[in-house]
Amino acid sequence: MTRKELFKNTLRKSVHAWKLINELPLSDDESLMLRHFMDQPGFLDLHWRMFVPAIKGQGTEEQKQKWLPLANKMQIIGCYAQTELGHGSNVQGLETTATFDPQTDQFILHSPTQTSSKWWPGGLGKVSTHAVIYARLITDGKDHGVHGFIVQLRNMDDHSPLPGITIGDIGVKFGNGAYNSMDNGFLMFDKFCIPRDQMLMRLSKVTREGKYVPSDVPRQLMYGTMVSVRQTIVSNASIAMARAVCIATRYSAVRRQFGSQNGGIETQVIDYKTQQNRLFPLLASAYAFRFVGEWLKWLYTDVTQRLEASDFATLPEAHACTAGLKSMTTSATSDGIEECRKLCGGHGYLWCSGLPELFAVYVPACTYEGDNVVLQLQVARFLMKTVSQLGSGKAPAGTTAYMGRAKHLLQCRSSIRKAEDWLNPAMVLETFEARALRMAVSCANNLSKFENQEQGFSELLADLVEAAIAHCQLIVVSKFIVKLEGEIKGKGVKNQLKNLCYIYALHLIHKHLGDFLSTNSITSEQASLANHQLRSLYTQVRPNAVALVDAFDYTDHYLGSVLGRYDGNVYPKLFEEALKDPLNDTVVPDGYHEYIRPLIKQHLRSARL
Ligand SMILES: CCCCCCCC/C=C\CCCCC/C=C/C(=O)SCCNC(=O)CCNC(=O)[C@H](O)C(C)(C)COP(=O)(O)OP(=O)(O)OC[C@H]1O[C@@H](n2cnc3c(N)ncnc32)[C@H](O)[C@@H]1OP(=O)(O)O
Ligand SMILES: Cc1cc2nc3c(=O)[nH]c(=O)nc-3n(C[C@H](O)[C@H](O)[C@H](O)COP(=O)(O)OP(=O)(O)OC[C@H]3O[C@@H](n4cnc5c(N)ncnc54)[C@H](O)[C@@H]3O)c2cc1C
Repeated sequence: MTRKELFKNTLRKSVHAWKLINELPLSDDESLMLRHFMDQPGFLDLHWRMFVPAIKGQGTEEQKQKWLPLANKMQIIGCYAQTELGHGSNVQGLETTATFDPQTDQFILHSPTQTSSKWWPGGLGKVSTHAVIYARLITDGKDHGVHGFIVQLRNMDDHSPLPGITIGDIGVKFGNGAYNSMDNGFLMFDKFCIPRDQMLMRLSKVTREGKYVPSDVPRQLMYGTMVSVRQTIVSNASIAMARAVCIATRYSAVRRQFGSQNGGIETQVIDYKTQQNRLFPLLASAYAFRFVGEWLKWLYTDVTQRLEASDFATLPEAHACTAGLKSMTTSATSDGIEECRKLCGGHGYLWCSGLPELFAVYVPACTYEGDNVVLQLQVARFLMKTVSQLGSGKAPAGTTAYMGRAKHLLQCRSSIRKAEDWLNPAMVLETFEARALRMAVSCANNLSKFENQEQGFSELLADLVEAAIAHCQLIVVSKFIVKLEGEIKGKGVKNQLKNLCYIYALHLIHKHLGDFLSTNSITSEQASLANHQLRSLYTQVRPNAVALVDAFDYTDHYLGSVLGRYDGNVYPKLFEEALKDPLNDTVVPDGYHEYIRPLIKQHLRSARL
């Protein structure tokens, strides 16, 4: 499809999905499933996952009563317009202004510079009638920082932009189809007025007289919509990883290369230890991210209930967990999808493998909802704060509870003696805790050598990110272990999940061996025992690998991959796909007479000379 056709077709699908949701009707969970089967980014994502939650989280009761019924029936379509051309990560650096005019009781929205243009919001370019806009609030000449506003963008009769608004699509993005179904947009305001009651005022307010009443709750609640979406992105990482792994595993069982004895059948590539060493940790990650996603959903629900009761104590941890896990799982999944493409050899590069499109549509997850490095630095700040409070009498809780055992974890030596010890959950956990704590403490010690803490933080950014990643990996490993301790139906299933859990943990040790050795969390002998155990686990997973990806229950239609077909009938179907290509409509291609023939003729002429 051309971009225009793709965009229009996504509109068609979205509206059809919305119709089904209402007519059947579908529950919220079923609607989310439908979104996955629709399988294309579109305006519904931003409307439901960001616009509506932003109003719910930041609007007053009156604002919710006014706007939510309209949004819930999709009589208005909204998006989330925060990022600008000049600033995305640095939210406090946004430049759009919302100046209160007491004469008219309105805010005047203005884009003072080119870099202040809104740039990137999905659904903004062509579809949305409304947006939650983030702008600097100015009253009586004073800048109160960034706040949210509900703004109508387009005329409800003919969809034209309202006077004072310039709006459009930012252009083609990475990949052929991928995210190009979405109208990520730009927007500029030229002294555009909105009534005062369209500032989202649950947190802070502006009175009729123009007095600014600051929030009596943490202003970070304004970032709540991002926390909510980051949480959903973690579960989504599992879905995307599982999809790529399903394709690569099934194809690795079909594909044969080398190893024929006396003219016999060749070896299935899945039997090569190198293939297993690249593939099975990704299979394990798909399961691991699913479990940590379930736990994160629980954490998010818990913090939401606490916030409703004005208990803000766990907000920093919820922010650190959602930011860190969003970052870690999306980076691993993007890399994992690309690894699966390579695991499928040359055919993985074909569009019909399903992997190029999956990569192109997935990879911006490393950037949207917060650049992954910027988010890990938030985790690092949280860790540095926690370490600095050790010994102050305030016991670390939740995911940093292990830091409360700092005295032990800083000096303990791993008691792994034989390869099977690596199947002991307590020993594995302690290894990850020791590594994470020692990396965080090492950063804190290095930071303390700087007179200026912020300067020290800047200097140590790379180490801080590594420490944050170590902490996030510990969370994933520990939640996998907790899952295994709970009820899992079927002994066989539990054993398989145990294998995957240890593969997940041990491959991380292998991958980040430098961290584990340099922090003395393990010795080089224990590292080689881990490798030995890993190989043995691969052997145990191998006979069940295809069943473990079949368990994801993805249909062939959803996978969209010739290589990942359930029936394994890959080669005939590759031919079928190839023959469908428009280039094969004719035997002699268009352009032959114009370019190829004259070239060959010229060659023949010069050969004769
Ligand atoms: C086939 C298709 C398949 C698709 C499947 C569909 C499912 C996909 C799921 C969802 C789809 C969604 C679509 C995505 C669309 C994308 C949308 C966007 O990208 S919206 C824009 C997102 N923007 C960002 O994320 C910006 C990143 N920056 C920030 O968040 C922050 O500014 C910051 C970098 C975190 C902080 O910067 P700064 O230090 O300047 O912060 P301050 O404002 O000064 O605050 C400092 C203190 O506040 C704490 N903090 C920061 N953020 C939060 C928070 N969210 N909650 C709680 N606390 C927070 C911070 O830790 C500081 O604390 P202290 O150190 O002072 O204690
Ligand atoms: C597909 C897609 C959809 C999007 N949808 C929306 C949307 O609906 N609404 C919306 O408002 N926005 C949206 N965005 C914007 C998105 O949220 C931002 O692009 C994202 O937050 C990253 O910000 P940035 O572009 O400013 O990156 P930058 O911050 O400019 O990042 C550039 C580089 O600088 C590094 N860097 C930046 N700051 C630091 C630092 N302090 N320390 C160390 N390194 C740093 C980063 O790691 C990165 O390598 C979307 C983006 C994409 C790609």
